Amino acid sequence: MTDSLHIHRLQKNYGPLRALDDVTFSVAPGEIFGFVGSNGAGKSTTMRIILGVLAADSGEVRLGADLIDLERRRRIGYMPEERGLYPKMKVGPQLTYLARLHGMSAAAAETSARTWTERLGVAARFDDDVADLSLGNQQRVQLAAALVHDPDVLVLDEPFSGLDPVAVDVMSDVLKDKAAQGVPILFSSHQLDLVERLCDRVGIISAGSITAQGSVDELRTRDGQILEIVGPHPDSRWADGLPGVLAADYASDATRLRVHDDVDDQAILAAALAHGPVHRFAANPPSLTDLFRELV
Ligand SMILES: Nc1ncnc2c1ncn2[C@@H]1O[C@H](COP(=O)(O)OP(=O)(O)OP(=O)(O)O)[C@@H](O)[C@H]1O
Repeated sequence: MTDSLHIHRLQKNYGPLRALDDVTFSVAPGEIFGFVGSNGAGKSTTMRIILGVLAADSGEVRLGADLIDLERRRRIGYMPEERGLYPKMKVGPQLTYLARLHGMSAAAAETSARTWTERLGVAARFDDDVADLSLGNQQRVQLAAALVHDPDVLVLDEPFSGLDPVAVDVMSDVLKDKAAQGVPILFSSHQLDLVERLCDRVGIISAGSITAQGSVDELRTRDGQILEIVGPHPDSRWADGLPGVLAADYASDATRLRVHDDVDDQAILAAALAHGPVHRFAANPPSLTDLFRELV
């Protein structure tokens, strides 16, 4: 069991550009936190500050009650955006070396390198140079490098990018296992379906500010629900002005209404029926992708 990772009021400017503006969130032990945002929103900058690769202008990173220091940072498994393997070094010896840098004994480091190459499906490449592997397999080795020293915290910058579906499944299982062991996990991704499936909580960052955070369900239901109705002709704009309707999108395949959580759905159904037969009437919370589009 490790401590919570706390990111508190981070501020970072690159010259005139405000890259991070008051970024605050926490990742509890055993929690998988998905960090999502457009290109250039500030995800990598935040992660680099957590790892100490970059200094914040102000704000703090804590593990439990303690400010994070070099010793605690050695216990983090980090996958940087700019992948950092030695291309001319063999896979197995490189992972063993990295584990040793984090303080493992020679025997434990080698055992761990073998375990993780096996788990991530690159054991057959143990004695090949990294440069001779396909990009996807290099990515798997990069993930092994983040995991090989049995870290207490995981900070992974787009760990799923470039992985084939089998590797995505393996990696998802690895993250769930690490979370079950009490490791707090922060990862960034543009694959929102994956984030929605895997994460306990999500933080959405836009232009350096966190615009929403919470469980996927909290985020999806925070601005009411979506009702999807198939039947009445869209041109009739039959739902305009009905009580509880916040917005209406009359598409050719269906009408989608954003409604208050406590809306009288039977009154909406009655209004639809007054304009003709209704073939489908369903309540769908917006997907994370819908939400992301709205917030970013
Ligand atoms: N070393 C730097 N010098 C100047 N500007 C930088 C530097 N690094 C990042 N930036 C800028 O800071 C902002 C945040 O970048 P960052 O890499 O943190 O975003 P990101 O959310 O990780 O994006 P992506 O999804 O594209 O990886 C961007 O506008 C970027 O151009």
